[in-house]
Amino acid sequence: MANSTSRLCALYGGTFDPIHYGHLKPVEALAKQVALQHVTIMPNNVPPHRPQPLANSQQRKTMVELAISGNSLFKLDDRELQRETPSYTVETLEQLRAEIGTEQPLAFIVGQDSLLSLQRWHRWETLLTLCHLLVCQRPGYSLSMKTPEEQQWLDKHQTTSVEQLHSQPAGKIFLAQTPLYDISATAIRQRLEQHQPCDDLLPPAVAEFIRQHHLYC
Ligand SMILES: Nc1ncnc2c1ncn2[C@@H]1O[C@H](COP(=O)(O)OP(=O)(O)OP(=O)(O)O)[C@@H](O)[C@H]1O
Ligand SMILES: O=C(O)c1ccc[n+]([C@@H]2O[C@H](COP(=O)([O-])O)[C@@H](O)[C@H]2O)c1
Repeated sequence: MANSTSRLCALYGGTFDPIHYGHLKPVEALAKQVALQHVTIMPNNVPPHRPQPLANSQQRKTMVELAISGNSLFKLDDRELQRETPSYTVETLEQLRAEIGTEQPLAFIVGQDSLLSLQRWHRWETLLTLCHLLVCQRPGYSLSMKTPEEQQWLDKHQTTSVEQLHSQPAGKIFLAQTPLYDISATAIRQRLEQHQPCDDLLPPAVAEFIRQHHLYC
């Protein structure tokens, strides 16, 4: 296991429209498995592969702040919210690398659904030169890639060694054993539109913010 001097930095990008327990709980378990001291949540401004979020950037940022308040595992990075262009992860990671150098171990956290579509991301081949991928399980999504070529790519990069994640700067994919949370922001937005309660799906302060600002209804 990595020890307390570990240097692995972990970023967790998303649209977070709104942030929910399906984002937070698996990542808390992942952090224990991989010995992450912090996870930096990074809301995007212009999600590359989906319609523009319903809540604006400031509202989504505030919901993240409310969700992680008092939880020392999580931090927030709003760099993507400063850009008006699509929030391509490869560009964000290149910007970060220019700041932290090439040697610092760096990971990007995704859910299993994101891993399955990763090869459609902008300049996806470059991603693993910049970071590791830490993957949380998500109910309803296959643990195998869609094509033999994609599976080969996964097999080539997959590691089960936490030590490797902490000692190498980038290049590995770690499939974590995380608890399954059958929650999506889409389902939450739909429930709120139908005036159904969602209080069991997201932190109370976020639920209260959504109520106060009449979001998603
Ligand atoms: N329930 C979940 N379990 C594991 N990972 C999740 C879960 N929900 C979201 N993620 C991951 O969190 C990251 C950000 O996801 P995102 O903000 O798009 O949430 P979402 O619930 O999938 O949203 P939407 O329903 O609007 O598409 C992605 O990498 C996604 O795979
Ligand atoms: O770079 C890309 O092409 C790309 C395509 C899809 C998603 N992403 C990033 O992946 C993260 C999760 O995205 P999403 O749409 O599931 O919220 C978020 O940080 C996005 O900016 C990045």
